Amino acid sequence: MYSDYFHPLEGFFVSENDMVMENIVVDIQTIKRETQVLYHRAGPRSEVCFNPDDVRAAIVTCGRLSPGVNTVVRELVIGLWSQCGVRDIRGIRSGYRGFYSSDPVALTPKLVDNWHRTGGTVLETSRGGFDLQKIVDGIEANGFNQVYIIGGDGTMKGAVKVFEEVKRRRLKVSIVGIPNSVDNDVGVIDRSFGFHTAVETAQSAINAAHVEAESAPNGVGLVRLMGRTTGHIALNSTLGSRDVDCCLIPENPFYLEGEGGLFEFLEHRLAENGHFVLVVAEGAGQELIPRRPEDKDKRDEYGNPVFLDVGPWLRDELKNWWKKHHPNEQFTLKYIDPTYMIRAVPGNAADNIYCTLLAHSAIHGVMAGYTGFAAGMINGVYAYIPLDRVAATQNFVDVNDHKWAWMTSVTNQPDFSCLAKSIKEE
Ligand SMILES: Nc1ncnc2c1ncn2[C@@H]1O[C@H](COP(=O)(O)OP(=O)(O)OP(=O)(O)O)[C@@H](O)[C@H]1O
Ligand SMILES: O=P(O)(O)OC[C@H]1O[C@](O)(CO)[C@@H](O)[C@@H]1O
Repeated sequence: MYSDYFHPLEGFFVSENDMVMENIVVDIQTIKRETQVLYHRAGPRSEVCFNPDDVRAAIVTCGRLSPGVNTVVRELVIGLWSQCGVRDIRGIRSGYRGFYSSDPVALTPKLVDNWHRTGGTVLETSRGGFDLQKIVDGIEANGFNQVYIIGGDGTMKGAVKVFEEVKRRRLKVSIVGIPNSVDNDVGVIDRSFGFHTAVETAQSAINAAHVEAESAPNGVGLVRLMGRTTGHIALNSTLGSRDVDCCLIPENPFYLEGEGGLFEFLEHRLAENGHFVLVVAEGAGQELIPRRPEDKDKRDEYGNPVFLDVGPWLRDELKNWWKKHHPNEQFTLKYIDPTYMIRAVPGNAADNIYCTLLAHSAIHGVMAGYTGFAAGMINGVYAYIPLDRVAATQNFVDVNDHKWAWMTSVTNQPDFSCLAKSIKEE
C-alpha cells in the first residue's frame, strides 16, 4: 500500500532519476535499454511517494478509438482504488476539451465494473479542442494532481505540451500517457493495445472474402483494412489467416500493369487456384489513385493528409482490367470494408491483459513520483518512457525484416521490386 508517506512531488523527477531521464536522448535502441533501467529503478521506490488521501486523479481518453480503452480506464480506477487506496478519481468527458467544457464524472469501481465488455470509450472522445491554457487551467481549478491521458500519437503530442505547461507553472501534477492506436503505429513500444483485437476481428472479414471467392468461378475477395500510414493490421491479418494471396501496404509501393505487377499475379493465381484473396491497407496505393492537382496536398481540419479510398478504386481497376483482357470469361469480385467493425469492439483477452498491466504500470510510476512519461512495453518489459520520445516516433512495417519476408513466402506475392528500384533511382 502507498500509505503513511508524505507528498512526493518536490521536484518533477526524483533526483537520482533526473540524471537518467536527461540522458535518454540518443536513439530508439538507447531508449529501449535505458527505459528498462528506469523501470527497474522505479520498482523499489514505488512506496515512497503519493499519499492516497492527497490524490485527486483525472482520466481522459482522446483521439480515435481502440479496443481496450475502457479496460484501461476500468483498471486505472480499480487499481488506484483497491491497490492504492485512492478515493478521488474523475473521468474527463470528450477528450482534451473536457478539462474546460464539462464537469468531471466521479469514477468508482462499481461504476466501471463492466466497462471492459464495451467497445469504444464510455468517457467519450473527440478530436480537436486542444486549448493548452484552458486545459491546464481546468487541471488546476479541479485540483487534479495525477492526470492519466489515453490516446494515439496526436494525444501524446498534446500530453507533452500539458506536461511542459504544468512544469512551467510549477504545479505538483503528474502527467502520464498510455499510448494506444489500433493501427499499431505508435513508436518505441512493442505494440499498442487494441491491435491484437483488430487483427483477430479482421479474420472474419478475410474468411468471408475467401468463402465468397472460392464459391465462384474466377472469384476474387477484396478486403480493405485500416492503416493509413502503416500496414501492421493488414500484414498481421494476412499472416494470421493463410488464405490471403496478396497483401498491399503503404510501406511497400505496388503497381498494377505489366511484368511483376498485381494484374499479372492475379491472372496467374486465378488460372492456378480459381480464386484470389486480396488484402489492402487503406494507405496503400495512394500515389496511384487519380487525384486532382488541387487536392494533392489537401489536409483535414487536424492537419492530417486526406486519404482517397483505395478499396473501391482497386475493385474497379480489377474489374475493368479483367473485362478488357478476358471479355468472355466469368469474373466475380466481392468487396468487404470492415473498418469500424474492427475498431468498435471490446478488447480481446490478450489485449485486456495488456491493458490491465499498462494501467497498473502507469499507476505505479505516478505513485512513485514520476511524471512526463508514457507507460508501455519495450522488449517485453513494462517501461516508463519519456513522453516526448513516444510522441516523436512512429512505428512502420519494416519490409526488410523477417515478418514481411515470412508473409511474402506464405503468399508468394510479387515483391514489386522494379517499382521499388525505380523509386530508389529517382
Ligand atoms: N501536435 C499536437 N499538439 C497538441 N495537441 C495535439 C497535437 N496533435 C493532436 N493533438 C490533440 O490530441 C487529440 C487527439 O489527436 P488525434 O486526433 O490526432 O488522435 P490520436 O491521438 O493521434 O489518435 P489516432 O492516431 O487514433 O488518430 C486532439 O484533441 C488533438 O487536438
Ligand atoms: O473515420 P475516422 O474516425 O477518422 O477513423 C479512421 C482512421 O482511424 C484509424 O483507424 C486509426 O485509429 C485509421 O486507420 C483510420 O484511417
